[in-house]
Amino acid sequence: MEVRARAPGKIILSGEHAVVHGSAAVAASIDLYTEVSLKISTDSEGSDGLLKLHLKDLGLQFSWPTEKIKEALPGPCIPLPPPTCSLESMKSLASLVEDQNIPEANFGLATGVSTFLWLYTSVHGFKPATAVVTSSLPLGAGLGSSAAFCVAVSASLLALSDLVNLDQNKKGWQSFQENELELVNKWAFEGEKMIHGKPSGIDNTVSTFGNMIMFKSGQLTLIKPSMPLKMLITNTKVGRNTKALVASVSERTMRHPEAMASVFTAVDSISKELSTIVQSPAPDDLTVTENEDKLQELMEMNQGLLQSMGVSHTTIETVLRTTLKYKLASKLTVYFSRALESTRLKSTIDSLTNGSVLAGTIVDKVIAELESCGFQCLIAEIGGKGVEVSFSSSS
Ligand SMILES: Nc1ncnc2c1ncn2[C@@H]1O[C@H](COP(=O)(O)OP(=O)(O)OP(=O)(O)O)[C@@H](O)[C@H]1O
Ligand SMILES: C[C@@](O)(CCO)CC(=O)[O-]
Ligand SMILES: [Mg+2]
Repeated sequence: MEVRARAPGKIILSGEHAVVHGSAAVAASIDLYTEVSLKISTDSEGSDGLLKLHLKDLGLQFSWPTEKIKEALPGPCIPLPPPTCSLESMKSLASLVEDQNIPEANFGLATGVSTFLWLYTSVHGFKPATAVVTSSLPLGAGLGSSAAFCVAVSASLLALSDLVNLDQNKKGWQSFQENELELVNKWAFEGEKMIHGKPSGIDNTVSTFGNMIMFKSGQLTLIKPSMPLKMLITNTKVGRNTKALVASVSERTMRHPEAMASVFTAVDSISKELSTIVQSPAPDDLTVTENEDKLQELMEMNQGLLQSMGVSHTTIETVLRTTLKYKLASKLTVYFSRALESTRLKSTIDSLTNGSVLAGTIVDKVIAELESCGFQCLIAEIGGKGVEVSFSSSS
């Protein structure tokens, strides 16, 4: 039996970084996915005794004799509740990954590969298997690639375990039950901890459950936007590392605990107000405009607070200047530009619209201009489904 699992990336509309410190944040899934296909070798098939990981888009293949992994790790654990990877196991995994000689340009991948090894062995012990990963999400671009990776890996592992109860004969994509989604989410969170250091859990939660959510101290509240939303995302291609940024905010918080507490409280209020506005009925154009103006102001305030946290970047100014030149675009776009500006750099959401307003020439012009600056633009639907799996009987 072979399973495919796909998990979406995310955008954060408000509250990134502050959410790690207990503030509310608002996030939504986007229709860009990471997909993992997993096949575990059975005894009857005979096997080469290897655990293989193929990162297809990156053209990288890794394999480990399962006996070697067994020697390095302290034995299979009982996979409930999901275990946290100890420092000692992290070191052992790092040396297993180091042996694979990951090219220097892909150095950041080492943590992702270690995370795969940890999640795999924690659920399935030392059985030989092959996992193939593909993704349409740019890595390290603020779109939750690490969470989508952890969620898709966890979902594929659990789908082939007896910890969940899925219909393996069903054709096409299927969802998990609510309690099973919670389990996938807990496993993915353990993975995110290995990649992010101290994650809030918002990225894996939105990737698991999909939709738009408000997230605060580990608790999720579903948000139902009163209008369909579509985003233009600009990737400025400036490299960043979420783990380092999260750590830098924590350091600043230790230096200035009271001032930072006020910043986090302000972000909390912004996220709550934003979630109310996004859900409030907008029966006519005037109300839509008023709501958009308020959202824009909230985004500006959020951006100011992100600067106070020390997480902003000059490339985003170029994106803002460009979108501001287009009146319609700037009105609709600025606040969402700021949303991702907050994640600090690369992914900037430039438009929020009910689907049609920005379609056509203005969007085309903005995209052309942004791309002429060397940025990459993607249009994404937001608030779609979370993780899903699909079975196929392998030959
Ligand atoms: N498809 C993938 N295959 C292997 N590793 C991956 C994959 N996607 C993400 N990762 C791991 O996640 C790391 C990127 O995570 P990081 O949290 O820095 O960025 P992000 O998740 O894209 O952005 P953010 O967390 O700000 O939304 C990569 O360096 C790699 O270790
Ligand atoms: C920056 C951050 O708020 C979101 C990363 O996408 C970190 C986290 O919540 O774990
Ligand atoms: Mg991440």
